[in-house]
Amino acid sequence: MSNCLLKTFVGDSILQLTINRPEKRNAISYEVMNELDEAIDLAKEDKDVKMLLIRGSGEQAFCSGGDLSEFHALETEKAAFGMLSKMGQVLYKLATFPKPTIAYINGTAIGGGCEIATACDIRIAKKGVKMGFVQGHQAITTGWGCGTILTEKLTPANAMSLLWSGSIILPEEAIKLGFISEVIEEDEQVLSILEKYTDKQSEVLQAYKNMLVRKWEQTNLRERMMEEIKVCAKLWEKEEHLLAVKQFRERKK
Ligand SMILES: CC[C@@H](C(=O)O)C(=O)SCCNC(=O)CCNC(=O)[C@H](O)C(C)(C)COP(=O)(O)OP(=O)(O)OC[C@H]1O[C@@H](n2cnc3c(N)ncnc32)[C@H](O)[C@@H]1OP(=O)(O)O
Repeated sequence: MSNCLLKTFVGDSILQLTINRPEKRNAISYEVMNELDEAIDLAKEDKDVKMLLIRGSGEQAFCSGGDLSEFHALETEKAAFGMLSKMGQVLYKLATFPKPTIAYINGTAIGGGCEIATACDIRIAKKGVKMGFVQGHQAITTGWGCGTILTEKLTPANAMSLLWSGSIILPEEAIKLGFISEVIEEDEQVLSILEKYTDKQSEVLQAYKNMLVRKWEQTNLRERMMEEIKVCAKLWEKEEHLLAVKQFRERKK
């Protein structure tokens, strides 16, 4: 059995999903996508799960985005769209998950790693971690549809600044931009922060989440994410992007 996504209960009612590929800085492979998809479905139905918490394994990374050692093989728009839309569906499911979702950014969050965090309701960062929507540096756009979600959650100017610049930022700046809610020094602090939510009844937590989800259904969030994904797929097959991926893969040779 694969252990690329660890599922553990922390506290009484929080299901923690840990992306467990530290040797690849917790990059997202097809296997992780499938496991995430399945875990989200199960957690939705599980009455014991009040809240989802997503983090990366180890100290170094939350998630380094798509697994370039796997996805470099996708060289056409059609092939790229297949992968991007698959993860886009998973992240739509995460964004509209009926219970609270928290990203604990315990290490570097790059590219698609920031997209996963964006799909969560609340982002908590460990002191000193680096975060960046670096896709523009690789001649693509956010390919899993979460640029759209970012514009729902941050002010348009702050969302555009992050997406256009591709800047790597630290938690202090991320708080100012509204991307991060809290910064902690020790992993253990996450639980005490989350207690102020988990001490409420599930019905209360879910009713508030439903307000957001209803708005996103009425404003066709899924379709808007798919439009975003199509744009990335078009850029994916271009020489500039294929070259950027090649450069990353060959940088240590
Ligand atoms: C594809 C979807 C798209 C989207 O739609 O959003 C994206 O996600 S685009 C962004 C893709 N991700 C990246 O470009 C990040 C690439 N990685 C890095 O920039 C750096 O690795 C890091 C995340 C900043 C960490 O740097 P550092 O701590 O110095 O570690 P190393 O660079 O030495 O990496 C260790 C090890 O991990 C492998 N690795 C890291 N990221 C990925 C990745 N995304 N895919 C595959 N493998 C990855 C890296 O190759 C190293 O392995 P070895 O060379 O075997 O040691």
